[in-house]
Amino acid sequence: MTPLLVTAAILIKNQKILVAQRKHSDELNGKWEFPGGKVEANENTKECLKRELYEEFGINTAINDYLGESIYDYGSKIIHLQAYFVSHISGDIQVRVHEQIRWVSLSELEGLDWAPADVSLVNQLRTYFQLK
Ligand SMILES: Nc1nc2c([nH]c(=O)n2[C@H]2C[C@H](O)[C@@H](COP(=O)(O)OP(=O)(O)OP(=O)(O)O)O2)c(=O)[nH]1
Repeated sequence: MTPLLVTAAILIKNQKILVAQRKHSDELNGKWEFPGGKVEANENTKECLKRELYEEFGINTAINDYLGESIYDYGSKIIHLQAYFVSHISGDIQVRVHEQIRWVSLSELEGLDWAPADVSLVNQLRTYFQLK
């Protein structure tokens, strides 16, 4: 099975990180994720992330440094997540596709019911900020 390339945004404001809860009725129903989505054929990962953040929240962003990746086999699909730090440039956030969003501190990340592929990214983020 070819892994699906998916982008994930680490958007930090006032020392809080934007996290989003999925509402799709698949196996990830209700799980928390970093916003983003599948890379389409005509775009690179940074273009994908900008597009997804506009579609999901109506915001314009700048895609900055790469955090890291996570490859996870859900059985029905293999997800290859690539995460980038993102800055919010303009536009008020409108929650268009998620159940809800939250702004959480680094220490609150661990308490969320994450999509399994994201657990490694959460650990990488904590390591990046030397919480571990
Ligand atoms: N955007 C995003 N997707 C994630 C994360 N973690 C994770 O397992 N995924 C999975 C969920 C989806 O299967 C896929 C992203 O797909 P998508 O968000 O573009 O589209 P979708 O909801 O229609 O997904 P799907 O039902 O077609 O699988 O990656 C994450 O942190 N962010």
